[in-house]
Amino acid sequence: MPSKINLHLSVGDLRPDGFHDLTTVFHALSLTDEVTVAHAEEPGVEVYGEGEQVVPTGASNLAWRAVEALAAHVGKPDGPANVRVVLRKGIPVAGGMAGGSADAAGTLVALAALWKLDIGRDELAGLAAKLGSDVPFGLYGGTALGTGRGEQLVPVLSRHTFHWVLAFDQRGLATERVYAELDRLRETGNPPRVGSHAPVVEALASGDPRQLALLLGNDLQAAAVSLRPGLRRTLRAGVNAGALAGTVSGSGPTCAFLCADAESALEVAAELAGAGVCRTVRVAHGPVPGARLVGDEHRPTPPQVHA
Ligand SMILES: C[C@@](CO)(OP(=O)(O)O)[C@H](O)COP(=O)(O)OP(=O)(O)OC[C@H]1O[C@@H](n2ccc(N)nc2=O)[C@H](O)[C@@H]1O
Ligand SMILES: Nc1ncnc2c1ncn2[C@@H]1O[C@H](COP(=O)(O)OP(=O)(O)O)[C@@H](O)[C@H]1O
Repeated sequence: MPSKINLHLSVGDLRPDGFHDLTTVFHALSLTDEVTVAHAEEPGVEVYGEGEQVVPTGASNLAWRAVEALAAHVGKPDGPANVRVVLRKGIPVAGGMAGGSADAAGTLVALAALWKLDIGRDELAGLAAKLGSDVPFGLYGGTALGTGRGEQLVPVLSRHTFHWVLAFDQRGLATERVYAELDRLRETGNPPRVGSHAPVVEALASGDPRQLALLLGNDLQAAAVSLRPGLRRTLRAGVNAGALAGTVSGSGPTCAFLCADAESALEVAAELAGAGVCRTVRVAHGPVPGARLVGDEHRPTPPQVHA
């Protein structure tokens, strides 16, 4: 399953249900998690890779919540009792790149195949939205305009492959805390607000990374930087290393740098890795498709999904 960044994230008012109305442009990246689901005697979740020490393996794991949600939806109350989920994570945990959401989306797709369900992506998207605001996008991938709390999606035409460098921070940031920090900053001052999403959509259609670079914007950036002041240095370092522009990804603290092409992305990544401003550097491209089965024709069981 793919990760995501937000090319544009406009945060509106806090709603009575505790969520904020958003207008966002999601963009799926080639940095992925892999999910394997199988029938097993001992049910549960195993986690390997990025952040394996901090990801819960119990009932609060988003992939496990997806198993329970799909079982309840299709009237298989004992369904979870013999399912095992293995997550191989490449997406930073609590990094603002929707790794948990990707795992949930991948689990829905893989489990639908394991259980041979006749269920379309749109029906899965209804379940996905209950698991988290970002989970429906994990199913569709590509580039999409998200509204509501981020779960209402319309595809956006994107003509080009864009090349990115990602800077992972030492520790994650809890999404809820970053939204709360934005509310606090707005009560006491006037943090910057991004404008309309329309120019971003035009830049995506043109396919010109230089045009897109001028338009990247995220209302949560001020809040993430307020909680993690070192991100200012990281953002500066990426641009100094030759990126066209940098932005905090979603609620952070991962920073995403748009580069002119694949070669430039490798150069920026190498220089940024040497600058000592972050834990790990990765290159990725987008847009890529959403959660999909891989290799199932070669590997009859268990179904495997790239998130
Ligand atoms: C900020 C964004 C931007 O795409 O992504 P991340 O940076 O987390 O990846 C999303 O809005 C995160 O979506 P997701 O991580 O699925 O959040 P959820 O589980 O639905 O909600 C977690 C918490 O975030 C806050 N929240 C989330 C979505 C939203 N539209 N308004 C909010 O205020 C709420 O406090 C909520 O309790
Ligand atoms: N499968 C999962 N992968 C990662 N985190 C998970 C998962 N399931 C539950 N979580 C919890 O969700 C939190 C946020 O997850 P994640 O999706 O990685 O970040 P973000 O919301 O910043 O995009 C983590 O700190 C972790 O406690």
